[in-house]
Amino acid sequence: MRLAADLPHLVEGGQLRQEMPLLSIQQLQGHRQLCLAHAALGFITMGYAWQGAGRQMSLPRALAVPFCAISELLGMPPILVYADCVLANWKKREPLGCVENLDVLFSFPGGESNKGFFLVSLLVELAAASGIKAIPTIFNAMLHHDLSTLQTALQDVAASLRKMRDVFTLVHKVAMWLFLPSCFGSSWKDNPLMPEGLVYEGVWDHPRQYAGGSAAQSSTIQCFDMLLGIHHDPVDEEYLICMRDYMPAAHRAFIQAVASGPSLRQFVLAAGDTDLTAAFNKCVSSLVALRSYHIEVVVKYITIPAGQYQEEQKGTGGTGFIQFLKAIRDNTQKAHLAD
Ligand code: HEM
Repeated sequence: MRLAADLPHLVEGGQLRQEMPLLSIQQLQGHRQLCLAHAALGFITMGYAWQGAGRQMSLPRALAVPFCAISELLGMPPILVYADCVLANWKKREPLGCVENLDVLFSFPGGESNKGFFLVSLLVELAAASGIKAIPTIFNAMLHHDLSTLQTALQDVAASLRKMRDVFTLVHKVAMWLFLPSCFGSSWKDNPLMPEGLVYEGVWDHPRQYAGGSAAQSSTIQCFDMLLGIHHDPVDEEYLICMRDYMPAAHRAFIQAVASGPSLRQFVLAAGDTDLTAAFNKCVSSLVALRSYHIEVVVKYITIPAGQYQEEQKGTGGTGFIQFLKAIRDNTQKAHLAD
């Protein structure tokens, strides 16, 4: 925890390559401590791998052994993921503080910019919570053919999606960066700088490849896609499904459960109820609005500055991302039901 909390300073001073003891994970108790340890080791690993100009092709035992053991327990890969940077990476500045009083536990050099990205994403996640909580209610209401409860729950989902978009606007208060923090998006998958991947010493004999962090690893929007029966072009869908491997295991299982449950779309179509159809369509249009706003943010803070600096326009996950994001938004739009 001390190393992870001091990361920006250690990386800047080139001091993250000194010896560190091999710590046992035996004393970690419960899910929360495991998540915190995954985040701390994820940050240290990124700092270690990308510190200075030289790339490290292998991760020493002291990091690799506990990181892989914890990752296996959590069902997550041994690389820094969105859940580490956002869901596990916050504290209240004061014990009784409100959400505006949040701070991160860990960050990279260039602190304020990645801190802002992590905290705004956290608030967007929080806004999604009421919509996610409505999902079991929706399935129960379908089971009992309770149209009125179903309509109210769909209104909760739409309200939650609207709130996610509203909270997203906070990004303009914190967006002092030009590109996403490089350490967060760095990967050792399909990366010419580390063509073989990274060796996890003391764990596997051969190098492993893992993708870098991206908000596409958020489970929130995929939950809503599955709920509303929204499908994307095969290559895009393959990428989104691949991102599920980088989510907490319980999130992955929840998305899968929503996807394999009874079809909400078919239910609403079969019910032929005008108000219910309108409530369903409101969810779709709120998700379209959220995705459109997300595109605006990406254009403003990544595409335009990247163009100005004549950088290669690639996503944090290595995709031609504006085209990808627009296709996904347009397929969302197509999910509207006829009135
Ligand atoms: C705050 C600034 C943000 C920026 C600059 C940003 C940037 C990007 C980029 C470049 C992609 C393309 C794919 C990739 O690189 O992996 C992407 C995809 C995605 N982002 Fe963000 N993102 C931001 C915030 C968020 C937040 C807060 C969420 C949701 C909680 C989110 C959810 C997603 C999702 C779900 C995708 C996959 C495409 C989709 O399903 O629409 N992003 N983002």
